[in-house]
Amino acid sequence: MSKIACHVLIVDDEEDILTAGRLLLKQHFASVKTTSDPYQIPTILAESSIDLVLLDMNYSAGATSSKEGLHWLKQIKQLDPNVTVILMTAYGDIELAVRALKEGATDFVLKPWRNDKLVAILKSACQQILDRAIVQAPKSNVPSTFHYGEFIGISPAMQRVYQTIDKVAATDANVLILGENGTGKEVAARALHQKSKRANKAFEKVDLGAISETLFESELFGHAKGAFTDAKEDRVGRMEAADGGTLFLDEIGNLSLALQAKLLSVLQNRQVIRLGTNKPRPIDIRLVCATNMPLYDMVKQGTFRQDLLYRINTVEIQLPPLRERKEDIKLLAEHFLQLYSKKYNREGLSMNAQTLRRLNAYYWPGNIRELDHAMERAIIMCDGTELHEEDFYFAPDTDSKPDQGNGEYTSGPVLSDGDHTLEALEKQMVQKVLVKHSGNITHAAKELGITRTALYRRIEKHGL
Ligand SMILES: Nc1ncnc2c1ncn2[C@@H]1O[C@H](COP(=O)(O)OP(=O)(O)OP(=O)(O)O)[C@@H](O)[C@H]1O
Repeated sequence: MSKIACHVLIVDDEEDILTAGRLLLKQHFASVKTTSDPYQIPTILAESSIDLVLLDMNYSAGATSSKEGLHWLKQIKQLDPNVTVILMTAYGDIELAVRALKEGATDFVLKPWRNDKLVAILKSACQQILDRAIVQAPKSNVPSTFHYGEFIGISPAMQRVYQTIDKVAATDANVLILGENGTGKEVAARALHQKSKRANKAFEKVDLGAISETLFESELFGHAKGAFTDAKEDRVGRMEAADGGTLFLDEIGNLSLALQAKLLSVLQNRQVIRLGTNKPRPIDIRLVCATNMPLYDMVKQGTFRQDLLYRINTVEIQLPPLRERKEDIKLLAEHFLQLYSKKYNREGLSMNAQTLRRLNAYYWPGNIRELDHAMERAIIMCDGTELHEEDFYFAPDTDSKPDQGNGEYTSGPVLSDGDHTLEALEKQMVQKVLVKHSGNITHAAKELGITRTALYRRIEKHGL
């Protein structure tokens, strides 16, 4: 029997259904893949050329609302509108199946299915795909990029982040975003705001790492004219400015204990008093905080207040480091390649497989921000039409270390063997911290425990 040139993916959390479906359909179609985990859908679509997805409507055991099926239908259509989706639904779900048809599904089959009926439905859908392919340009490969707001990434870890943002955006719950530098904490905070009912009100970002102790109160709570020497006029604080919208407190882990107490008191009372006044003003804000510091350890060490932590962490979002979601590196690199080749009039540039392998092997201590800068630099430095390894700057001693040949990478930056003079160690340490903070002098100086001027002196001394 000749097979139809159609590649099918079956998604269902029941292994029996997957096995039965695979055995039946592989007799009729070019290839049949299966997965019991719908979170794998984006990865499979990106890696294989799938034409048709046979998608179950219900996932968690006993669930019958079919909401998940609709969710994944939308995701598939967003990832690649050309992929045909056929839903599997239980008897009685017909109304929902009709809704799914409106949302872009091509057809549905009732479970338990009749083999001849299932094959007939899929064959008819595949024939439509093939007819379409003849009249249209050949079907492009599945899209190489997946956008969720400003985010790019298809890894299961990022899918979970998108799901959490979708779930909590509509609520007023306080959200704490954790993750290394450059992992996209601010992007996540903005996505939360944009998807919330506060989207048309202010999004106020305050970088707590950059505010001095003395300016904290006036910056956050505002002041009245004459409240202190430099207070030439009344000033609205950032909390009031965020009224009705979202207040994003970045680098909350950098706040001193004294300031933590002041912040906690305002959050508890939901009102601010401008410096130099005694009139409380109510504030209606949605609070989003972020940090790359280990807040839970800091609570144990007594450097972060537990009561403040519990006030800000109603929902937590952990952004994974780039090295733990290697499937996103290629997508992000291609995105930045497109962006910067346009910016520098170098359209047509490409990246060879070896360069991509090198990007995959690197530790990316500065995460996406570092990849962004690395791509921009490589595009500027590149002579020909292809980006090569030599066009990139990879900080020394920050490669991931292959683990006993299994291709996984385990350790982070290490100091090299060889020169162990204090001078050499200082140079390596300054270099390492600069890379970690993607060249941000303020942050690097803070981590090294020196002033910005002292850091500039060392950069010059070591020729960095
Ligand atoms: N998933 C992503 N897709 C595309 N761009 C991203 C993604 N995540 C982050 N970026 C980009 O990387 C850069 C760093 O992101 P962002 O400022 O949100 O990180 P961060 O975790 O807040 O960093 P820091 O801790 O240093 O403040 C930004 O230019 C942002 O647009």
